[in-house]
Parts: sequence; C-alpha cells; structure tokens
Amino acid sequence: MKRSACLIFNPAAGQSNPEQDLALIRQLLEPTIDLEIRLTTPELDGAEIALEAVSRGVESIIASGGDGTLSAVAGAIVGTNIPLGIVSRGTANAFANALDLPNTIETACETILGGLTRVVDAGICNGKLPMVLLAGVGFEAETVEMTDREMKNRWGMLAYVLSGIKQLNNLERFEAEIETEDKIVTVTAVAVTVANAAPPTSILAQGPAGIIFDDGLLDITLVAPENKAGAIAASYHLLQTALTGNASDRDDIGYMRAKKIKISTDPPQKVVLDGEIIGMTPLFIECVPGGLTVFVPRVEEPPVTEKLTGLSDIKVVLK
Ligand SMILES: Nc1ncnc2c1ncn2[C@@H]1O[C@H](COP(=O)(O)OP(=O)(O)OP(=O)(O)O)[C@@H](O)[C@H]1O
Repeated sequence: MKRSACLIFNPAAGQSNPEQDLALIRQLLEPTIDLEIRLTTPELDGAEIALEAVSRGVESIIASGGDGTLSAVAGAIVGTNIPLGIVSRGTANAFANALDLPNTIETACETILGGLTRVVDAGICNGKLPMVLLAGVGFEAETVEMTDREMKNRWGMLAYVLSGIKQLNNLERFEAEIETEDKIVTVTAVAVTVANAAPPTSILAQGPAGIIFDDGLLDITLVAPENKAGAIAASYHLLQTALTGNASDRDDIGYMRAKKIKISTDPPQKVVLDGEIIGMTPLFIECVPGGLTVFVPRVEEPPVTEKLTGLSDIKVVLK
C-alpha cells in the first residue's frame, strides 16, 4: 500500500521561491507517498494544522518551513508516535542542524523516502508548551526579540549574530535559582539555557558541548561573565566548545544535566522557547524521554572489525 503523509508547508518561510520548493517536494515524494498538502497562513500555524491531522489519525507528518514552523509542528505531535519528516527552508535551520538532519530539500526528501525513524527526547515547558530544541533565559531571549523579519531577510543567519553583538551593550546580570531533582543552584548570570537538542550556533547552550538528545536528560548551561569583555570571551569560548566537542572549562561557565528544572530569577527575565518569546521567568521544564519520532538518514554502520565466518575449518571457542 502507498504511504501517506500530511505535508504542512509554510509558503512564507526563508528566502527561496515557495512554488518551486513545493513543486520539487511533490516531484520527489509523490511517486511513493500520497501527500495531503496544507499551507500555513499568518492566522493558521503549523501546530494547529498538525493537531488536526493527528486527530484524524494521519500515518505521518512532514513539516516544511523555517524553525518556527518546524518547532510548532514537532511540538504538536510530541507523545503521539507519529513519525515526522523535516524539510528545512528557513534562515537558520537550527532544528535540522540540532537533530543531525539533512538541510537541503533533496536530501530531506530522500531521508523521508528511506523510511528510517529514530526516537528522540522532547521537553514540556510550564506543564503545557512543548520544547524540541531549547529554552533560553536572559541574553538569548533579548537577542531573539531584537531580530526581526526584515533583518533576517537582509542578513540571514548573521542577523542573530548582529543582534547578539548589539545586545552585549545592554548586558544585564540577574540572580538565578535553578532547582533540579537533586540540587538547588544559585548564581548571578547573564544567560541560563536549557537544551534538549541544540545546533552549534546556539552557543549559549554549549557548556557541555555534544548535547545528547536521546538520553532522557536536559542540558543546562549557565553563563556568568562579570562584564562585556568577559561576555565576549565566554561567547567565543562556547563557540569553540561547540566546534571541537570539548566541554567548557572556563570559570564563568557552568553546566549540568537534569530531568526536571525550575528556574526563577530576580529580576524576572524574558524566556525564549524554540525561538519564540513565551513570557517571563519563572519557568519549569521537564524532559519527555522519547517524545518525538523523526525520519532520519540511514545511519552509517560501524566498520566491521572482526570476521570469523566462512573459513572451512575454523573453530571459535568463546571464553
Ligand atoms: N502563508 C503565510 N503568509 C505569511 N506569513 C506566514 C504564512 N504562513 C506562516 N507565516 C508566518 O511565518 C512565520 C514562521 O516562519 P518560519 O519560522 O517557518 O520561517 P522563517 O521565519 O523564514 O524561518 P527562521 O525562523 O529559520 O528564520 C510565522 O510568523 C507565521 O505567522
């Protein structure tokens, strides 16, 4: 029987031509998969379309758009076991990069056609909001708020970097209390980030480097420089940890892992969840182990290191 999927497509995402993108996706997928195509609008986001598709019992869901659309769709299907295909067409493509997924239309469609799925963790924020990538308190939220559509169109990924640099001039330190299932940490910080998965470009999440997205735990990074120069040095260092995969060893950066995290701050700080400002602290996040099933590229088999079969008189005795 032919496979089927609801394709949720944001025609306004990214900087490419949406008609051409949609035509290419259809050309690649439709020979194998019956697609029900649903377009997002400013009033109808990916989450609403996905929830409705889930209630109709769809076989699989494919989301195509920028990080906003991908996170909204993924969030809506957390806990459903419905496999999700990701076709990134946004500015930063953090979602695909964080989950090690391909980020061209061709390779993304190939991955979906391959049919291989993997279960990854998700998170639930304040008891109701799904989280796939990360929640940022403080600096990151301020940066996201400053990066508007016009800047993204003009500068692409660089827009976030420019906002980050501008934001360094208004660096605000705050008192944070972070409570996990086994400890309470208090610290004066400029950013607290809780990540389920994070691309290397989300530098404020990179304290531990190599964030594991299927270990049933969330990674918390505390960034606590004393001034602007320290913040620049800490940011550069975190970029290095992301690129080399070696955890941070700076004194003004801390990290830990936990299943449940409550963050309170004084004064209250803005919170950004998967790229959207959702309000102010306090914030409670819980890991949902195995909450999301995604189509993934074929995993490279590890190289064969032993072969003892086929030799006519060989005997192997296990010790
Ligand atoms: N048909 C549409 N016309 C105009 N805007 C739309 C439409 N559908 C969705 N949107 C808007 O698109 C935004 C989400 O965009 P999305 O994150 O998918 O792409 P992006 O902003 O280009 O990507 P990125 O976040 O990676 O920069 C939402 O603000 C939503 O209101």
